[in-house]
Amino acid sequence: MEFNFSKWQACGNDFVLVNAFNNEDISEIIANAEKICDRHFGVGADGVIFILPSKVADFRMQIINSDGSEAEMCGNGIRCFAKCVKEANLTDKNKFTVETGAGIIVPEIMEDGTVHVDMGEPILEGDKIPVSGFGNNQVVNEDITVDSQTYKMTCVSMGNPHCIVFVDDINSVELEKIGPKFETNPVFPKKTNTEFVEVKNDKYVRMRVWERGAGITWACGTGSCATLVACVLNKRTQRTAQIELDGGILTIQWADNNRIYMTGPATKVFTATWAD
Ligand SMILES: N[C@@H](CCC[C@H](N)C(=O)O)C(=O)O
Repeated sequence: MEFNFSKWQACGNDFVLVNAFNNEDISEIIANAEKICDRHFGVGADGVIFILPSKVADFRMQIINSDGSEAEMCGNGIRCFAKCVKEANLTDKNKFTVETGAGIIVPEIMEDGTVHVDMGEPILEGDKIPVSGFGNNQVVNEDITVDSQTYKMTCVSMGNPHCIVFVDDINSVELEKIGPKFETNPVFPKKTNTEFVEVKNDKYVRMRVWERGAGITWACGTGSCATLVACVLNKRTQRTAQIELDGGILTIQWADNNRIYMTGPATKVFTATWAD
């Protein structure tokens, strides 16, 4: 297998980006995504992202998690995607449309190099997130029992599922131990990403994440958007707040038009060729 790629990171959430805009066959790369993402035997990444052509938008993004599963959307990934398509001269626009499993997402590359993204509307109905047992009701501050301990969860989909748990002390969360148990809890038919959140004040929160299909990552863009929504639903922050992650800070806004806007960095690390 041989392919060119570039390695990108956004708040420490890192990705292998493959340009397949000219319809190159990516099936072998997808089949080997777990090996490519392996931090000892591969490049090392939280996921592999493909730049693809689209019939309904300027581009299409496909994301494969580091365990080989496919996700609907990736917030940090789409900022890397945006800068990568610009750098590859696939567009001369700074703002364009991207087809994803979560609908059409609109990133805009700003003059300071950050990427501002219209992430669409959050999904709050239990059966659409999905979370079992709530019908089409919201899942706000509800009990979940994991490992014989009961937590309060708020659930939000940004195209992909998120379960947000507020904690008093983020440093006391045993992410590695309880993260996988949330991910595979039977109340989440499509599994879940889980965000543990300590609110510092009504404009600033600290979040750590266990990602579905990737485990502990240093940041999660969709998870940051879901976190802000959960904070607002639980009256813990204003509608715009900064989310501090292990690898950086994102600014998230839940605007009056019900859309979520995310702003943050994305940086290329290197380009290379995989050949084995
Ligand atoms: N890191 C991403 C989310 C990637 C997908 C996630 N693991 C899932 O399976 O839903 C982000 O920045 O949003």
